[in-house]
Amino acid sequence: MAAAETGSGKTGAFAIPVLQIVHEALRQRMRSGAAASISSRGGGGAANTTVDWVLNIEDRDLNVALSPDGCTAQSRSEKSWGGVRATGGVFASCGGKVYYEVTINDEGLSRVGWSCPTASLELGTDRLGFGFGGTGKKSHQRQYDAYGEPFGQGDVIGCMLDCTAGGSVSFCKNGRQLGEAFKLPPHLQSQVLHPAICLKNAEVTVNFGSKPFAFPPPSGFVALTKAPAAKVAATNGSGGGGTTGHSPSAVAGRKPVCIILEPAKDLAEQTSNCFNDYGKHLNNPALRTGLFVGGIDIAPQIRLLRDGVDIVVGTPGRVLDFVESGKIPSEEVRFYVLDEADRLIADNPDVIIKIYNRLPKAGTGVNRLQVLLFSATLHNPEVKDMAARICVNPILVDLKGKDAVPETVDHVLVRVNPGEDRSWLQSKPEVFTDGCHALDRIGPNSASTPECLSEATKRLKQRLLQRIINAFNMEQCLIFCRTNYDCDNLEKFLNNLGGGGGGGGFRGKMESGKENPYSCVVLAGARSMDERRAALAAFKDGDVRFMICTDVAARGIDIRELPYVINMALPDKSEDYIHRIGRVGRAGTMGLAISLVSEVPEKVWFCTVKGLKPWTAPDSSNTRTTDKGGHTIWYDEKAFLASIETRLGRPIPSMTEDFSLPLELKERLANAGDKYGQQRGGGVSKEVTEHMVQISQNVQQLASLEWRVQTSFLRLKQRWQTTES
Ligand SMILES: Nc1ncnc2c1ncn2[C@@H]1O[C@H](COP(=O)(O)OP(=O)(O)OP(=O)(O)O)[C@@H](O)[C@H]1O
Repeated sequence: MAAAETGSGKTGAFAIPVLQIVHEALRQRMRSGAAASISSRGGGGAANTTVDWVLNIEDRDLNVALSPDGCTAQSRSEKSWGGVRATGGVFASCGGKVYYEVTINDEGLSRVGWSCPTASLELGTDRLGFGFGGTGKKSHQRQYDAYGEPFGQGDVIGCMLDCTAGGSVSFCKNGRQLGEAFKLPPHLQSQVLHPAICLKNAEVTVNFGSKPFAFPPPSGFVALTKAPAAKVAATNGSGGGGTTGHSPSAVAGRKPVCIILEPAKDLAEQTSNCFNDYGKHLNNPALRTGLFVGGIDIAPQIRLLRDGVDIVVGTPGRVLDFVESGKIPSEEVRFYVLDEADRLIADNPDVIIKIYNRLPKAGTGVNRLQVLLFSATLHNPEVKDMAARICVNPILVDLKGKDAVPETVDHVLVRVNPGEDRSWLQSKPEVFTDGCHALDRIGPNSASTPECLSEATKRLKQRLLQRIINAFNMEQCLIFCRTNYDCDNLEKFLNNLGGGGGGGGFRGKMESGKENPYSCVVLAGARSMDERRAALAAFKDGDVRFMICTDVAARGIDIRELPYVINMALPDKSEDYIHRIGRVGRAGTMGLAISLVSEVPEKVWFCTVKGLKPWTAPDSSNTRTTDKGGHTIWYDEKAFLASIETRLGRPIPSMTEDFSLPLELKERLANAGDKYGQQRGGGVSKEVTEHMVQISQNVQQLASLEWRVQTSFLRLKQRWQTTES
């Protein structure tokens, strides 16, 4: 789990190691041909092995504790199941019959049986495992059927795997056979099956045969410890025979090794481009990164997967669809990266878990599934809870502390007071608002009503925006609005200022955008993916001056040397402010974040029905508040400002009426010779200088270690290459 401020380079922090490890794994696979598959780390490991038969500390849920001898497992979680598998397994095709015993030590819920190393640890919930539970039910693929009889404290359950004649799983209770529970389906007949246990507030002790059994195994069955070495496989995570049933002999037909989730399509595309950019320096084999997001044609994505993809970058919905339908094979995935993890977790907790459940959990050390979470705002209880569910012993690398924002971003306010600034009464240039006050009296005579002040604020904000753009002579700026419709209205406003058409917007002629002082594009969820892509590209290339966007662009979007960001309205969550303003001040450049903050409450569009638009809302419900069956709310920016300032730990200064910067910012900028949109000069604050002195020795030590690691890696690589040639 890595928390670091916006623009500090988190993408590279996960992309480069992921690329390196995936590349090394593929090369290793090429070199060793059939002998070593990267899948083997999840696949149960080497055949013909002596197994030290115990429960595998590396292959368990975090809520399962193991005794030092690896024979007793305990979970005290009452809410969720916790699973663990044994260090060894048996080839389902081996032709033998094996047995182990489980003693139930207390009253909790337990499920015992067999599963593949890539199965969910929640035994019996997928197609790769078979369970028998204390309630007298057998389970496979989440189907629970009556079997045998219930069991509980003091009972001894014998678990049998018969690998003759197609294979079957059966159980005994206190020495009494309960009959066949499952036949092995064809897809498991080439797999390795491990003893597996799943507990809810329960404790059990296993005996794989290292001690005398409480009840003798049924005729023909032998203890796992007595199974011939040729029939068993150990989970050692360090290579050996693959067990996933596909050919490991070549790089062809390769399956994803890494899945990266992003909260927005645009960000997914940007990250996938980064992987392609960095990855092009790796060859033999070249790495393949695939983008899997909704809203675009599915056919090329499926073709890409058929050809083989190493790294999947996508949005949660599309990735889950593909994983569940088997189009994205998940059995070789070694990295699961949640970028902007707090947003993903807030929006899609179930999807994250569902994908995670499909990933292999076995293997040890670097061969084990690594789950990585990144964000500038990672410190919240939901993230912590999710980490507890999907990470084993998570480590938090927190570079700057909870509420860090880049030193390179200056923050200023423009107070919007329609009582004082009456320019909202002018009819030109024309402004466009969301229609929430279509039925209210608006004009100089009603200027003291909350409704009139609210509408006046909306009109005034657009006029102020024009003045700010002119005052700063802005060449590029990202403008955040609350809703898709606010974006549409602002686009119309800027297009009209720019004389309409003629490069005024995406729908106009983009090429002439630079000459038009108000040229703009829109990046918002309601726009098509093609339009979003074109808008972002035009803005990144500097072909248009303004990109109007919703919070869909608040996270991760990286625009080189962007000088300004403007908030037309403050976001209602302070972490969204941190991400929005983080679009400037990136990678050491200076940036200015300007927020228009209303002095009075604004009644704003608040859609409670998917797809409804203000102008299609029935019975004028776009003018009524949600408590009256409408689709508007009163929005109190002053309250949001207070929470943002608390988060920043300081008040945000206001600009003067003529839009000059507050003195403190002016002086800082002038002293350091800085300019917004350019690399910061000598303007490092006293605190930062002190901090740098404090940590410099450690940094030097780290740098020297890093140098040694990298050079030893290169030397190693040289040796490999020499050996190969
Ligand atoms: N070591 C580096 N030296 C110079 N530039 C870098 C370095 N690492 C990253 N960058 C650049 O810094 C910019 C910000 O990087 P990145 O987009 O990864 O930030 P981030 O931490 O993910 O930000 P956010 O929280 O907004 O998503 C990018 O343009 C990237 O190319």
